[in-house]
Amino acid sequence: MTDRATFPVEIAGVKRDLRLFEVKPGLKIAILNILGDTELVEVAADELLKKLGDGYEAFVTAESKSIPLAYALSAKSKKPYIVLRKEYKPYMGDALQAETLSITTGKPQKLYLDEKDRALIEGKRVVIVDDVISTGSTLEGMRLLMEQAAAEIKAEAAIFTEGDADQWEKIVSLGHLPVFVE
Ligand SMILES: O=P(O)(O)OC[C@H]1O[C@H](OP(=O)(O)OP(=O)(O)O)[C@H](O)[C@@H]1O
Ligand SMILES: Nc1ncnc2[nH]cnc12
Repeated sequence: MTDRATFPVEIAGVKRDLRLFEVKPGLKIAILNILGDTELVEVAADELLKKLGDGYEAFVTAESKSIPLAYALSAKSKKPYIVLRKEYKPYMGDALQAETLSITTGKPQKLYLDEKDRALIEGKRVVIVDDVISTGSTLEGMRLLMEQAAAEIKAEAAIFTEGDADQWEKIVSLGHLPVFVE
């Protein structure tokens, strides 16, 4: 594997060295990829559930890297989770949509709320969850869809926030990642 600079993180004693990748000229971020990392997902879900307390009925996330986290939160809390999809498929029926522009992708992406999930969250209190909240664009897309779906956002959570820490004071998280500017 290519030798890269890393940034160390720790969640409840589980340590990882996140590899730095350039996402724009002169801007590197420490990539958290929880896909396949069961140990980290499990401790992150345990720690987030402790911080979230109670008073909500479902989790909502955007595909794809945060799906294992939403699953673990759901399995441990026995509350359902909903995945906002990035590509529309006919089986999603009368879906709602919003646009996002995440720091890692660098081009607009859509988020779709499947018609079956609209019915599940209408009038319900939900927790929006992501692996990392950076520019907040994905978060904003999820907020817009919750508004359109008439769901009440009880809390917003992420394993890590990133970038401007002051912006993310209200996010329930387990730490903060810096960005690396050259
Ligand atoms: O705050 P933002 O700047 O919007 O960035 C945060 C989003 O970026 C990443 O997703 P990504 O776009 O990499 O999609 P993926 O999980 O499908 O790879 C991450 O999983 C968040 O959803
Ligand atoms: N540091 C990061 N790791 C993974 N996905 C991200 N999306 C935004 N920042 C990210």
